[in-house]
Amino acid sequence: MNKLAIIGAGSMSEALISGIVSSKMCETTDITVTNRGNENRLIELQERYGINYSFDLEKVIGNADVIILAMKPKDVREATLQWKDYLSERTLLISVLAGVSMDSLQRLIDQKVPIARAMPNTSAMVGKSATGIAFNSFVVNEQKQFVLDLFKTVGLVTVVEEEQLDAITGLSGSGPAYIYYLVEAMEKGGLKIGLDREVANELIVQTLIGAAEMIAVSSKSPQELRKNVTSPGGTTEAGLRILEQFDVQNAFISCIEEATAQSKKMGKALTDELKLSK
Ligand SMILES: NC(=O)C1=CN([C@@H]2O[C@H](COP(=O)(O)OP(=O)(O)OC[C@H]3O[C@@H](n4cnc5c(N)ncnc54)[C@H](OP(=O)(O)O)[C@@H]3O)[C@@H](O)[C@H]2O)C=CC1
Ligand SMILES: O=C(O)[C@@H]1CCC=N1
Repeated sequence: MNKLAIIGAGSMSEALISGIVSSKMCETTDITVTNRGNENRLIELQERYGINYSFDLEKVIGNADVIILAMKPKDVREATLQWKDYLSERTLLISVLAGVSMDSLQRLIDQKVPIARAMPNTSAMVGKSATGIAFNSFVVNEQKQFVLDLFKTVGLVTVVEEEQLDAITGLSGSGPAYIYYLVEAMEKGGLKIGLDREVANELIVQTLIGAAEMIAVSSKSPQELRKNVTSPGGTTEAGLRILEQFDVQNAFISCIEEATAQSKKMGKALTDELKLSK
């Protein structure tokens, strides 16, 4: 049985804990979570999921077969410094940190260990993450399968080359935020045309779920599906004309490019910092 340590107890950490616990792929007694010092949050996770928490890093790291890194990228240097000496070379590291390369992680911990770098999204909380995963060359098949099984507990998984993870971060890692932004706009539009917030929200959510389901099951492209909604001289055509005027499609394309560039930038900043400190 794999003993699992989770370093970081924020929203992504909780989404993964929730998936792992409800799938029963690990015993709750084999899961230990820790953070920088917010004990109330750890107690909350312990009560909610029945897992352990500890601040004894020597024990947490030393006993673990698998360690999930789930702190913010800016905190990874300080975090790894605290426990890298307790790490054994057989321990599998799983990182969900945006922009942090496996090479940087290896430099931070000063050891060649098996690493899986994953980019899930917060829909993991409801078992609907879209997760991209890359492995370094030290990961053996059994460990790969464990990682795939783990992320499958929170949604869809695709294995990619590490180079693609910045793009996956910009597209689907950050993606839920783009959709929430769109929904915020639709809600504001709904209010402006005289609907109650509650009514508008309910209709928008169902419209979103329905459209997503159509894209998933239909053999038609999103463009064809859009054309099916758009009657000549009708309401959709009138509305879409405004989106075209504001160049909304290109705004989304630039948004995804910018988020991807930011992931690369964050990665490069850490790589440069590590090179300088050698
Ligand atoms: N949120 C998202 O949509 C996604 C996030 N990610 C990645 O997941 C990671 C976590 O994000 P998120 O859950 O949103 O972050 P949160 O800010 O919600 O949580 C960060 C956690 O890290 C802990 N932490 C900070 N420093 C240390 C340390 N030195 N040792 C141990 N724990 C520490 C914090 O503890 P404390 O509270 O005690 O300070 C906190 O529990 C990030 O790297 C992000 O790139 C990936 C995909 C999507
Ligand atoms: O905004 C971020 O940096 C993280 C990574 C992907 C989603 N949230």
